[in-house]
Amino acid sequence: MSEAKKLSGAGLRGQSAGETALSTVGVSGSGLTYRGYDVKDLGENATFEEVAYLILYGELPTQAQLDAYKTKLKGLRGLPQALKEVLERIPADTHSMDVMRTGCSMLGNLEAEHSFSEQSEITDRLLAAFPSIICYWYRFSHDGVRIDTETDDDQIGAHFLHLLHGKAPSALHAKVMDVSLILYAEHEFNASTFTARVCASTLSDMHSCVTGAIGSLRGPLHGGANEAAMELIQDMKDEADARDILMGKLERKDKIMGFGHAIYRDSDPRNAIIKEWSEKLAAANGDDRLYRVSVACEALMWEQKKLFCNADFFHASAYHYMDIPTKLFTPIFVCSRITGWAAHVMEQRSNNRIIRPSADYVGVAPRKVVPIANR
Ligand SMILES: CC(=O)SCCNC(=O)CCNC(=O)[C@H](O)C(C)(C)COP(=O)(O)OP(=O)(O)OC[C@H]1O[C@@H](n2cnc3c(N)ncnc32)[C@H](O)[C@@H]1OP(=O)(O)O
Ligand SMILES: O=C([O-])CC(=O)C(=O)O
Repeated sequence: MSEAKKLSGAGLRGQSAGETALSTVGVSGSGLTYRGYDVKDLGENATFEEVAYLILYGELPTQAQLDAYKTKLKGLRGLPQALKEVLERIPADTHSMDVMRTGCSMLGNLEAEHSFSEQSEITDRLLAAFPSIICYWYRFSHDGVRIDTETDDDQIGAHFLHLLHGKAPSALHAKVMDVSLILYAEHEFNASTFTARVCASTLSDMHSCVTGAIGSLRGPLHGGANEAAMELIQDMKDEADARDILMGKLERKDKIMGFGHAIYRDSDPRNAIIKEWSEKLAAANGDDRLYRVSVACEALMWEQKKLFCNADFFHASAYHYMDIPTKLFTPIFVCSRITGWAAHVMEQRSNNRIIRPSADYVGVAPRKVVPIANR
């Protein structure tokens, strides 16, 4: 891979804000490693549950450890009645990341972390419960159905699709969801993870750290970009239309969601992987329009701006091909990234100093308060 992008300027770009043993971004292998393993290798040779175990517990599991972990997570899919009642009160037109934020926070009220010795239990619970939270709300608010969140699906990705569609997914859809969850699991000091670490550095609880991280992921410059990318491509008729729409946006200097990255310079290694799966889904669907217009966007953005697709862009078409409503795209990111966030919270706690940078003051010079009658 090419040398790292020149990192400097605003946004703390290029400044080290701490140490991590969890992942590298833009440094080695295809460009992204989790605990030393290349994400490409993991995407081809592991499942999301193995990757979650790796990120949270430090090593890939043995078969016996994996079986036990999956059984444990399966047993944590049910939601307390009080949480279901809260979810039932959230309107259908609410932003789905607000539902995730409330769901996480409410679970923190019902199943609080009383001591850091509970951090792994709390994390496994969140990992198992997030698909249930978002699908319970979605199915109740949109279809008027109170779903049973305890499916027998072996894997989290298949479980999510099962809850959403009311039936077990095809093998292809289960596989793509699994790979997608692997790709989104961990990414060093990105904005949402840094949010979680700042919160953790005050010795706050896990639910507060994760709730804050969900808020940061919600924005379109971060996780919200997969939904924004879908909105961009959904009405593009063909490749020529895609080019016209994008050229217009570039002329107006609009940001094109799903392109560019704060760290990677000429490619995001997750893109090639999800792009390949999107192509397979398009073929299986018998309608490749979204895939083709996405490829046209990718070519034009490189040609015009030397900007490349990040992890989010081809996720839009891939998720759409699996009949996932656009408003659930970013919550899926949460269902995966809980692993990275929680591991970073644990890492911060294990070697903590409160994160408190300084600011360069650019305001007015020192002055005296004028009595209110004279202002
Ligand atoms: C999973 C993830 O969170 S991946 C990121 C998801 N976010 C998006 O897809 C949103 C669109 N992309 C962006 O807004 C940006 O590329 C970010 C936020 C990801 C990174 O921001 P930065 O590190 O500031 O970008 P970078 O330094 O590479 O920008 C260089 C130039 O390219 C422009 N640029 C970067 N990305 C884009 C884009 N997607 N569309 C148009 N122009 C862009 C910038 O405006 C900047 O131009 P300028 O020098 O005239 O101001
Ligand atoms: O690293 C970043 O800035 C954003 C990103 O790709 C991620 O969090 O997956």
